[in-house]
Amino acid sequence: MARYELVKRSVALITLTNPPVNALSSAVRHAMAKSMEQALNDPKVTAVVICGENGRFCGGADIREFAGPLRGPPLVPLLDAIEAGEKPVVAAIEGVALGGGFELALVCHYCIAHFKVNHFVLKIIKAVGMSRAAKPLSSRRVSMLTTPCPPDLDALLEVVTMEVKKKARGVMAPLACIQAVRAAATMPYSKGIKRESELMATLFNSGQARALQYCFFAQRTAGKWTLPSGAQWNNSKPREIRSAAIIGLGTMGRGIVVSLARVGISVIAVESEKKLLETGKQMVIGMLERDAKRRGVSASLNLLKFTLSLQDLKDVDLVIEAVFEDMALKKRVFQELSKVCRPATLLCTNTSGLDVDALAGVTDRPHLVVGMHFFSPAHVMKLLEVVCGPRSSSETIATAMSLGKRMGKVSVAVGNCPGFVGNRMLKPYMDQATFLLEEGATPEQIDKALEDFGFAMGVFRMSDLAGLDVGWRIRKESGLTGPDVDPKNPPRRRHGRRYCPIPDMVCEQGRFGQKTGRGWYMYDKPGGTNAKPDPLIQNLLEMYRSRYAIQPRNISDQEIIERCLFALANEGFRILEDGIAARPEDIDVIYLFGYGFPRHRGGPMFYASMVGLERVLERLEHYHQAHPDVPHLEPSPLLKKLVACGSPSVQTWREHIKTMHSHL
Ligand SMILES: CCCCCCCC(=O)CC(=O)SCCNC(=O)CCNC(=O)[C@H](O)C(C)(C)COP(=O)(O)OP(=O)(O)OC[C@H]1O[C@@H](n2cnc3c(N)ncnc32)[C@H](O)[C@@H]1OP(=O)(O)O
Ligand SMILES: NC(=O)C1=CN([C@@H]2O[C@H](COP(=O)(O)OP(=O)(O)OC[C@H]3O[C@@H](n4cnc5c(N)ncnc54)[C@H](O)[C@@H]3O)[C@@H](O)[C@H]2O)C=CC1
Repeated sequence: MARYELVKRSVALITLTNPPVNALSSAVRHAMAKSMEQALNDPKVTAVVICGENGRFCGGADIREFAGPLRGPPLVPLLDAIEAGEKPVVAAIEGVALGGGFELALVCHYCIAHFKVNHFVLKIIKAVGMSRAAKPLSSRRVSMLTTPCPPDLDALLEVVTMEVKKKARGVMAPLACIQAVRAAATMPYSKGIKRESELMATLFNSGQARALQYCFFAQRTAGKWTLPSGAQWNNSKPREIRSAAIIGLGTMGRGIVVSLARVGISVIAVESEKKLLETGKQMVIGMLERDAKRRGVSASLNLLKFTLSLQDLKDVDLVIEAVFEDMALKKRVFQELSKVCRPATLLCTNTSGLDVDALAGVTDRPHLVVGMHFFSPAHVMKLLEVVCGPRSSSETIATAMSLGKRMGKVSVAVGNCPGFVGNRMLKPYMDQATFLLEEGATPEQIDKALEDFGFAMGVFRMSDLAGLDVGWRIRKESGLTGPDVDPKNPPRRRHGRRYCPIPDMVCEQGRFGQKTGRGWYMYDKPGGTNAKPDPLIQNLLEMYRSRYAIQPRNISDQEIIERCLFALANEGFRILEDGIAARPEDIDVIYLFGYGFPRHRGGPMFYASMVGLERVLERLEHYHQAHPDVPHLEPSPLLKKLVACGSPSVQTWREHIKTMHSHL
């Protein structure tokens, strides 16, 4: 917990020993307090060095302990004792010093950063001794330092506050940080610290803190995938990937090439036509060069090869297909790859929702086929859904997960069903938004409610960014709109359930979103990003409502949030029931990293648990009664089961799902 050694009979060396990050657990604080007391009371000790082990100074408070009551000695009195002590204390910092670990370093009289400790203790002490001779210890105490207070402090903090409110909408912690800075600049040390403690206590007891702590562990849990076969992250060995190929250099393919090349994997990129290949090549090179410049490294252009021929792929370790979302085309590509690539090559698809197993079925190696579903822009977005087909081997899954990690992605293993996890849940969410339009809301009202909730973008602004034509094409192919629609369908119903044709009407006018300068909003020019409400959309909605004799009503923000987000979570419960996601944490991680769900709300499943499952159930029942032709609003059996079991905490839902069927 904390090792105490006397070096050269005069220096106390205190090493924090709490793997993996030397967090300040109650046991560590206890051992630290004892060690400091011993060092300060031992007349032989002339100086103290505090360090961490295994290349890390300290990762701060032990977050695992936050769930329970505070045990062990509090941190602040320990820090005060170090700071006020009569012997010089040196923080020898290797690796991270975060949160409470950073505070620990601050109260030490000297800090040495980026320093390998062991044999250097005496050198440190010598250096400290010299400066001690020049400067008495009192000048090294952080409480004695004065904080410079700029004359325009109020104006400065006002600007920062505005920026923070815009960027971190609804998040409490950054605003509390600004208040703590103000206190530090305007109050004496003791009062400033007191103010900081008050702010800390408010934050610590907030739902936002619980959500953020949950997100931290959920993200780390996602890497620990497990299959019903018993295969899991720690017993399945990934293959090493040295070379890869990408088929299709469109929006997604380009980003995937960049993600691979920048971690040192050689990539062959394939296009179908010379002109497209050349355009794709120039785009990739530009992206890689900009990325390398930003990171201060040289662009790994020598790893790239561009070709029109699949024959060039015979030796690669792994292929990722990113051609159009067209099953027949993808099957042709997979059949061809099966012939061309060596038998051990992994074949992956970036499909956003098609049946991965159907693709595996046309190859000579279904066990080596897996979905690698990136998010746009693929070189920026952190999420990767690894879609496990029923025949994907554990080695294949382990390889895709490990490759994702190597590319800096947060990878989540999910099962194979239309839309997988993320896009499957998006449908009921977006359906609710368009139903609300029919009933009287506007795109800007719905977006504002969602953005006030904390989403980076409301559903309509996000759709304009992604492009409205993609969904339109899928709806046409599924016979939901266009000439293939059965004329016997009533206008606002498909397959016996409610259907909103407004998105199709918007697309029929050539309004595909930002890229055409018009969508749910209007933009200054094609490609513009500044969304303005468009009177034409307002007219369209009014005409639509009068055509179908819909009396528009005032819709509250609360209804918007409940209908959109409870429908989203309800589909999450069905996904858990179906075994498409192994645990609620995985769903939340997908929504946090792939869909801009606000982190301080924890993700859709955690949010539902915070609202209270009984309340979610009651509201879904209410809305389903009002809209019986919307099956997504019917509460899922798992939600009902959890409520019947007394609404257990989200971390224990897995126990209640165990009996259900798993596709993972
Ligand atoms: C009313 C008053 C109440 C008392 C309040 C006290 C207030 C304070 O004292 C203020 C605080 O310190 S709050 C905590 C501040 N510290 C942090 O937020 C650091 C969080 N950790 C990191 O950033 C990275 O893990 C880090 C950069 C450290 C390492 O990143 P890596 O990518 O190398 O490794 P990870 O995979 O992230 O982590 C490895 C394993 O370590 C676990 N872990 C990390 N930080 C932890 C921490 N602070 N506490 C407990 N466990 C922690 C992490 O979960 C992972 O575990 P496994 O998945 O089991 O391997
Ligand atoms: N755009 C998005 O936001 C996302 C798309 N996806 C999926 O990624 C895949 C690709 O989507 P996008 O990049 O958006 O499409 P895109 O239309 O921008 O690019 C597809 C590219 O594939 C090329 N291509 C078509 N047939 C080919 C062949 N036989 N050989 C070589 N190249 C061929 C096309 O010329 C085109 O450049 C689709 O399955 C899509 O569902 C997945 C996640 C997000």
